[in-house]
Amino acid sequence: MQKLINQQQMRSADVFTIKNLDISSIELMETASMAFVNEFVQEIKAIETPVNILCGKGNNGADGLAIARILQDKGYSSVAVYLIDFSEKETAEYQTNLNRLKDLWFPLTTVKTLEDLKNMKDGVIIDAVLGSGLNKPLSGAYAELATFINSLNLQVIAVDIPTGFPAEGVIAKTDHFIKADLVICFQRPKINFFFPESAAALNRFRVVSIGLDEEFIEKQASPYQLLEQHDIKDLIQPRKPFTHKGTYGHALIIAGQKETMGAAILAAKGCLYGGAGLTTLSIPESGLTALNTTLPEVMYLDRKELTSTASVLDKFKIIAIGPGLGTDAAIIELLKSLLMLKRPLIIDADALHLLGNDESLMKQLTEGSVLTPHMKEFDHLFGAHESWWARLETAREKAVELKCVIVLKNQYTFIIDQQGKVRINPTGNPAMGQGGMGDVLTGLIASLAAQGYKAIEAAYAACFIHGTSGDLLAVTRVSVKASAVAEHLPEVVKGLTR
Ligand SMILES: NC(=O)C1=CN([C@@H]2O[C@H](COP(=O)(O)OP(=O)(O)OC[C@H]3O[C@@H](n4cnc5c(N)ncnc54)[C@H](O)[C@@H]3O)[C@@H](O)[C@H]2O)[C@@H](O)CC1
Repeated sequence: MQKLINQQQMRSADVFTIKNLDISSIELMETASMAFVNEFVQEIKAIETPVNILCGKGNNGADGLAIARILQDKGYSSVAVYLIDFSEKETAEYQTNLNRLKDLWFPLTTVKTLEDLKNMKDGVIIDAVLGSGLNKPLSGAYAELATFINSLNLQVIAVDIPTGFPAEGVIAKTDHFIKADLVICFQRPKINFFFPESAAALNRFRVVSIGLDEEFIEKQASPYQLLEQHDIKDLIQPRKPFTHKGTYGHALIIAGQKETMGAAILAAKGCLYGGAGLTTLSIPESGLTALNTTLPEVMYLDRKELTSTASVLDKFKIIAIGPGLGTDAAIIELLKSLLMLKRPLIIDADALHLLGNDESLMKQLTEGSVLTPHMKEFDHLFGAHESWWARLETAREKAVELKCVIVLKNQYTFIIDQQGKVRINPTGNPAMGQGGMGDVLTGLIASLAAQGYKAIEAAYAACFIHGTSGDLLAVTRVSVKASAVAEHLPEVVKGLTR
């Protein structure tokens, strides 16, 4: 896992690295600019492409100046630099890099008004106007610059972060940004890149190392961690000789009504293909034929049995409830009786809705339960939120208060543990935007929990594996259906097992 840190901590890492490696700030900047260029040349391969570099007067602009020089060294034949002269203050690094440029022949344009940008009509724009030093939303000349650049419809590649975009904290709907197609970001992604509001400021980002001290970064106090493939590889245990279905646990999934039997079957499919030793599905009897024909390996449990005697449920290592379940009176009673068992549950979809309707039910959740809401379900549970930043803050508070794991679903799903720590899942893609995907995820979390993984491990590993399955399928498809994601899970898990 990679610790994600805020910009203040990033500056401390900068200072620490400079001191520790006994280098100067300008040398560190040269490394960063070189790292940017190494990535840029992968993206813009034709060296005759006009490259327009917009430089502010801080260190982001200083990077831009170094990048101009390095690109020219690499043979880019049409590099133009625009010095955005909207403020007095400039950094020492900016001055040094500007002097270095002045020793070379370079088209340098000082921009006092937008009129000074009239020659910038084609090619690619490198945005080095303002970086992580942003301390307020863009206004005045800067906001006008952003509107103008966006109106050109040229490809924009931003240095570290798009101008005007806050690295952390609330992203307001009224904020102005220079919209980037790609951000080449230094050392760590910004926390705000993982929120849907970032789509207004960037299409994609890549992270390049600039040699900051990793040990220092990992020691910083931060609740955010980005999952990496090796975390899942370290976690998932290979199957051992002489193990059998009993070794891999028995999961019960309570789901489905007449019209939504598919959701139940998809959840069971996620559980089965996720490798649980035994999967039992409790659905209305009308779905039995569908179950037997689609998933003959899955067993059936009559709904009446669920509330007959508590001991019926003893054999199940984990119980998941919710996909396609409905919310009528009988279901409310069923949920109440399960909550009374005082055992951890995996709660999704309609079952979440019921918790949102009745706070007293929420209070009965047992420690170690897993809630898997998408945005709407989350807001129904905990109140409306104006921003994803605020939503994630609430999720952290509620996970601590309820002693539950919260899986807040999103393109980058946030998995929050009982201490309020956030793991961010980088896998998954928009091709997975189809009904049933969440049902498969719930089944997979249940499957891993049945196999003995702790609630938090089951939750984050399931998110990573589920997203990876979708990513692999999306290589050749514009959309990926939920049952295909489920069917591909065993291959993904095999690939992740050491
Ligand atoms: N570890 C690091 O921190 C490193 C940073 N580097 C670069 O340095 C950048 C940060 O540089 P700086 O801290 O100098 O900051 P910036 O270059 O982002 O901006 C600095 C100036 O902009 C002003 N400003 C902030 N918000 C404004 C607004 N809304 N309207 C008008 N002016 C505004 C500030 O008062 C300051 O004078 C990074 O994004 C990156 O490009 C890299 O060179 C290497 C390492």
